Amino acid sequence: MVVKNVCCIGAGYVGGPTCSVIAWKCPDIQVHVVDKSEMRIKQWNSDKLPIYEPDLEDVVRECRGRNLFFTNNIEAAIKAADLIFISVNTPTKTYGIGKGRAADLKHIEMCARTIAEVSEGNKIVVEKSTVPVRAAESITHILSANTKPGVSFQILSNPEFLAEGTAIDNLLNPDRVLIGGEESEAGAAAVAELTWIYNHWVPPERIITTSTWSSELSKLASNAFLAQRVSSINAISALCEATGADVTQVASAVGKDSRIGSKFLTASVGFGGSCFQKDLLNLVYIAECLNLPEVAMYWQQVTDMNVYQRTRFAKRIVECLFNTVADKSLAVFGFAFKKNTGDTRESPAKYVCSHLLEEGARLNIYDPKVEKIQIEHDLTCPTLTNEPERVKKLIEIFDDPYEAVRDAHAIVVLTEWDEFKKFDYKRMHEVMKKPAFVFDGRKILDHKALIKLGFHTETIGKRFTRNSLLRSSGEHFPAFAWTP
Ligand SMILES: NC(=O)C1=CN([C@@H]2O[C@H](COP(=O)(O)OP(=O)(O)OC[C@H]3O[C@@H](n4cnc5c(N)ncnc54)[C@H](O)[C@@H]3O)[C@@H](O)[C@H]2O)C=CC1
Ligand SMILES: O=C(O)[C@H]1O[C@H](OP(=O)(O)OP(=O)(O)OC[C@H]2O[C@@H](n3ccc(=O)[nH]c3=O)[C@H](O)[C@@H]2O)[C@H](O)[C@@H](O)[C@@H]1O
Repeated sequence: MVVKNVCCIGAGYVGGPTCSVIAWKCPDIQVHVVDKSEMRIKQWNSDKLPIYEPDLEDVVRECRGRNLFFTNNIEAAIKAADLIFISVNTPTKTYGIGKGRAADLKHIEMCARTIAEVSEGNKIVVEKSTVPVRAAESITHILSANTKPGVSFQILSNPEFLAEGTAIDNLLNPDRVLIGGEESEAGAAAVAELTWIYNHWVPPERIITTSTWSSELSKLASNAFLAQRVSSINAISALCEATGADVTQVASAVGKDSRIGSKFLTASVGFGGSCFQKDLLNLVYIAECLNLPEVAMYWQQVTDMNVYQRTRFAKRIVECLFNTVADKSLAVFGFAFKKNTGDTRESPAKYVCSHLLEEGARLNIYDPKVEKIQIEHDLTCPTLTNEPERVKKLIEIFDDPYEAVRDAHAIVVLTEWDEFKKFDYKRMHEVMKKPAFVFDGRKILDHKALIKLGFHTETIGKRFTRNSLLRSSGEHFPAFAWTP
């Protein structure tokens, strides 16, 4: 079989960009991206795509209607496809056994059932969603129990490693493409088909094949390792603040060791995004189920440290603002979980804002890409507050950062958008209440310049002598007489 028709179930952050790139690089393949959400498909077919991702628009514009189609006609697309990617969401379960930790596979199961029901010929089914180890086995069971006579399926694992904000670049130049398949002749043939698709643009040495279970676990392990690096440097940032060391200098010195490497060592207000926490919790749950409590506890600590970091930052804001933010206006710069995306899933900004709102602060929020309605929805959502009406009165969303800072006591930077570095902070200082504070949760601003302008400046993993006078903790750290 040579793949001519690809269907992707799930037109989200993964399915949309991934299949757009496949369509772009493989003009000989027809690609149908399907979703149960009519709204999402409508947006993919419009000028305003449902997700913001640099360069995505150009790729979609070039391929849409040529060999790239977005449709709600799920059954027809499955029927016509030789190869089907499952790219649906696999969130943390919010009910039943494993609530709050296990991955919810109900969407995956629904896809498997639909595929079995409508397929009239042999197909390759590819798990692109991030799933627990041995999920492919469950998919195989569902498919084989519901398959029409004469139809057969091969299941592959092909996890996605793209990061939001750099998705197109990651897809075009991946560090690796991982394909896991059944160790049999039919399995190898299916792996070869998927490899052929990637061969259109990915060098062969970057395409790795493994067993299905290794592939599934490698995805969870990769995200766990990445998150662990962020939590490790964030743990060090707390030590830096208490001792007077500078986390940027420490990270740079540590990262120079080629065995450690310099990437993913930027201390921050905490990691966010839809996947790190979800995948860590999933790993913890799997380890617990396999009676490996020490392994579970080890990875649990990575997410606990993340919660500690964002809470610590929020508490520090209150502490510096003379222990009260009630009725004070604070300008919040950034709400997305990282720059170059409009995604707010698990954004640390949500949690820091929620803490400040709990303390009675008024928040003037500015983010260049997140929609107003999304910010309001996130901050009033029942998992964050049981007082949505009170919260609504305390938040205001701004299109203009200079208006957001008017009469504010502080600027709180929660996303590392490049444009924040270029703002005219002198102009901002003039219209703010005094003393004016900056809390840089992303370490992106020119702190020396801010201090010169008169801002009391606080950041992650570093303290400035002048401002530290305002703070009680760690003030007289006895370097040579430390007792635990
Ligand atoms: N967001 C990211 O950057 C990355 C996500 N992943 C993984 O990829 C998977 C998808 O993630 P996202 O794209 O972010 O999710 P998403 O929530 O943006 O998109 C999932 C889409 O699947 C659709 N869907 C769910 N069930 C369906 C069904 N039965 N039939 C048709 N459509 C259905 C939903 O309507 C939604 O539009 C997850 O497992 C995630 O862990 C992996 C790498 C990167
Ligand atoms: O499975 C997934 O969903 C994806 O998760 C992450 O991608 P993503 O969450 O989009 O973004 P990252 O760049 O990894 O950043 C995650 C969070 O960590 C934070 N971070 C990252 C790096 C760093 O040094 N410090 C730091 O605080 C970011 O600000 C962000 O909040 C991984 O990088 C991808 O490889 C993976 O495919």
